[in-house]
Amino acid sequence: MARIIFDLDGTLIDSAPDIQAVANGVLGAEGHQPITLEQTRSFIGNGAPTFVARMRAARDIPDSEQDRLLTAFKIGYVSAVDLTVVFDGAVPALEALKAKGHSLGICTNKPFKPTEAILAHLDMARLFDSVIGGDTLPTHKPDPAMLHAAADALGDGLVIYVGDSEVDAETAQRGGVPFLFFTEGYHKTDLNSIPKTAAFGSYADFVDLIEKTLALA
Ligand SMILES: O=C(O)COP(=O)(O)O
Ligand SMILES: [Mg+2]
Repeated sequence: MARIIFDLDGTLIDSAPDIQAVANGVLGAEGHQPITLEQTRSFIGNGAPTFVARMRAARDIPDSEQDRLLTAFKIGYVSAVDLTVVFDGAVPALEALKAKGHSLGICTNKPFKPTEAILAHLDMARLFDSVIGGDTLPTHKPDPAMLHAAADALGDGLVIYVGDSEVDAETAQRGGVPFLFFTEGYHKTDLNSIPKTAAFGSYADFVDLIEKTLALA
């Protein structure tokens, strides 16, 4: 049986509208113009501190405001659940993999508290035996330490990482594990330039893709 570890934002859930709403709440309270959904998607992937730094850069807000705005952002983030949806077919695929005996984990740069909140809101916490957030360890992706921590908590078996971004591809590569790339998330560069074991654009055939990946490993 395998240990299948998932990124969260842009891989299992489309959370950009909630993250955009939190960001625009923070910006609006300071008298700044909002950011677009497209900007939001492009700022996600390296964790909340980097998201806030990118948000500030887009609105010419100085570095000296980073800590204060990050705190405001994190306060809003914990309850930002209403606009987030799960990608079609993801939950049935996860349930099928669990029923086959695979163990499932989360390795996300999203801070742990909002990760816990969104998994509970979507009734997905029951699917995962290990959840590592962007602030669980002293380092975060692309440092593969997070991936290893998520894997260690799942016991034995081949590790597969599933993600949607360049950061996830680098994490898997540095961690030495196969990488399945979900093409419908928040990647920034050309698909072909992202190192991967295989790519998929829908969860309809995801269980098959896992079986094929395991057969070849
Ligand atoms: O919070 C982020 O920047 C991204 O989160 P992810 O690692 O789940 O894509
Ligand atoms: Mg992601």
